[in-house]
Amino acid sequence: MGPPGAGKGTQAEILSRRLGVPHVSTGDLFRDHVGRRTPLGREAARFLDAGELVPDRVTTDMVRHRLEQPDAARGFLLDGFPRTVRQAHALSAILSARGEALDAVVEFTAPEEVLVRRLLARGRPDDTEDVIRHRQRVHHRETVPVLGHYSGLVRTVEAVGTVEEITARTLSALGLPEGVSTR
Ligand SMILES: Nc1ncnc2c1ncn2[C@@H]1O[C@H](COP(=O)(O)OP(=O)(O)O)[C@@H](O)[C@H]1O
Repeated sequence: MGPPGAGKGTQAEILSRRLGVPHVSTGDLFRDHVGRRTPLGREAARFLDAGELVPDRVTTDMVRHRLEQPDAARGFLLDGFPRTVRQAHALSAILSARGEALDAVVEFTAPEEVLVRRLLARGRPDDTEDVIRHRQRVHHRETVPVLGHYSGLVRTVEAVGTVEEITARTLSALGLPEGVSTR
């Protein structure tokens, strides 16, 4: 978890390779649907462009379907989900139906000016300054309360510095040795 620009996706890619589980990013899934002009993509596009969250039911159904894929049978790394308390409750229901529970939640933190600078440099269509600022506000309003849902599981990692430094901090926060690969 973490605000836009904290580097969730970058770290999730590295960790999913190290852990040998798929990286499930709701942002990437939505962008794929938008790019393929699927019915879901056409519905989600205006939310992405505005930096608004796609409605919970649409998002949760998409995640539920993704986690039913065979590659997610042994585990997965969720990036950008849950982003609301309602999504967190839906995820609990999905996991308990599978007889599973989350192992850990990583919260990436960084000063807002660092986040804004990174997103402006990233240059995605939804990375314009006003949409970036709006997404930060959406994060504080909708997603920060989700952390309370996972209070015992949350490891907070300062997402400032090089990618490698942040990865090392994250592995340490998760109690995983450096360079671990469980493929
Ligand atoms: N869990 C979610 N619930 C609703 N909308 C989402 C969710 N995850 C991603 N999105 C949509 O996709 C956009 C991009 O998400 P993401 O790639 O995680 O970017 P960032 O973390 O930089 O905001 C969000 O602004 C939102 O419109």
